[in-house]
Amino acid sequence: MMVLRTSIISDKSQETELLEGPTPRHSLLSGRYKQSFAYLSLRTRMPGIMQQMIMRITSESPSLVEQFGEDVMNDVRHIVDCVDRLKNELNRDRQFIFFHGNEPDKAEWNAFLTELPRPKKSFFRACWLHAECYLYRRLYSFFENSRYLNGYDPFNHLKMDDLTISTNAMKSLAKATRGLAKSFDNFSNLLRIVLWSNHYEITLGAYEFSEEESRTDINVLAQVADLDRNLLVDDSTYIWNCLIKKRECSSNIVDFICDNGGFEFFTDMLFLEYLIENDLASQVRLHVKAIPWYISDLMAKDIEWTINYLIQQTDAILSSVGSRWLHLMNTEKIIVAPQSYFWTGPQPYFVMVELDLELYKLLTSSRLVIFKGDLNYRKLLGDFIWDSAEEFITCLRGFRPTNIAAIRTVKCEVICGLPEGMSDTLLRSDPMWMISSNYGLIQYTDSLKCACGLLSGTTCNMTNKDALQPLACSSFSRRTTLKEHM
Ligand SMILES: O=P(O)(O)OC[C@H]1O[C@](O)(CO)[C@@H](O)[C@@H]1O
Repeated sequence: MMVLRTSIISDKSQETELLEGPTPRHSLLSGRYKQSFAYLSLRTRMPGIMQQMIMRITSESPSLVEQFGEDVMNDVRHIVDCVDRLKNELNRDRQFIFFHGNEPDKAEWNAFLTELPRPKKSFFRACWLHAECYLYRRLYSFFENSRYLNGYDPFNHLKMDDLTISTNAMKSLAKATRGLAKSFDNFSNLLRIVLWSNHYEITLGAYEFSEEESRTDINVLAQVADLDRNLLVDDSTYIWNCLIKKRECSSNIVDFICDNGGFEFFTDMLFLEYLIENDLASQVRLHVKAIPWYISDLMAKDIEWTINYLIQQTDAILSSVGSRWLHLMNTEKIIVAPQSYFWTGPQPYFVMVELDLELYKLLTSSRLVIFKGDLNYRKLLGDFIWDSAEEFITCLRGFRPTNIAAIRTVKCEVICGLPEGMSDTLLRSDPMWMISSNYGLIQYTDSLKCACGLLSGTTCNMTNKDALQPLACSSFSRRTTLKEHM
């Protein structure tokens, strides 16, 4: 594809060349392509988010003063100033700067920034994943380094609102899913609810309500059934088979790499509870973010808040759901995994083994790791534009701690595993299909290490009556040469 050169963004000293046209195939997403979603997001969406943050903290000042005293206003003023300056840095496409404060992951971030080549070290020229993660990391560092507000989550109210306005949706979902029997159909229905809840993620504007509907009276089940038409890859059968097989020699733990709090987490928990109740997992480990992240991402405190909120509901079903989840947490059937800053780093997952061996080893000890949401998917695929028909396993670039599932609605141009030609057909019928979050993927790949103890490359003849079809414990050894590295 021919890419036209165009002139500069505002700041002369940076000499940032932006390119007309969309992101070319086989390259990293980046704001340097002016017709990309990355560009649009960095140009308009991120500044908007930062402005909202300024407005929020300003409007909360009176209650902060009540809580901490007048002195907190020094923090507020300083943070507002820092966010404003960061907006300017973004607008002028400045180079990333090092972290110098109390950030616990300062060394890792600074090491990463040191290694970034200069031409890929500014907001619009960097890989989008790097630029976006860096922005969110900088934003929280302002709070972390303040005197009074170092535990303040600037997105807290959004996560709470997302749950509180979803009462009707939660009630109808809870009613429809309590005590479901162990069957593939039930499993698959719940999995699709988990998938499409990633579409409803309201705080990021992922789902636009039509004039006739509102969040409070949405018929979630009908909508989910409707959205199923847009499920582009459905590997649910493989995931079911992975969980259903009883193997003496391997663990039945499921690691769940969480995405958003609010309503989305509610649906995730319904599914995870189902796994435990039906002996499809002996334990679930929830991996959450250590710091406020991408607005609505789940943190450990949000889990506690969600469960307490549900318990306190007057509605009997919601309250019993909350109590049940509390019990599952107290009995360690569902636990919060040890905190890792790797999840709020800028790196793709194929470097996890080098950068966070402990975390990688933890994942190898489970039966299945489920990655939820668009950002996790981008990190799995390295924020790289693969051929849309490329195999999922290839795109993981060797990241295979155990069996892996990815469940995500499509919010950016990173994708793989589609049937040949599907992407072009979709583009013709719906030019915005890759950023609409109207389309979904449930993808799965076996680990190299065959969990039933056979050597990889051999065929495992499953005899379990519950398995839907025999699984080949094959070793996928295909390698791709990358034109561009992170
Ligand atoms: O909550 P999710 O599904 O990870 O979505 C957030 C992602 O979607 C995006 O909006 C991409 O379109 C990014 O900002 C981010 O990667």
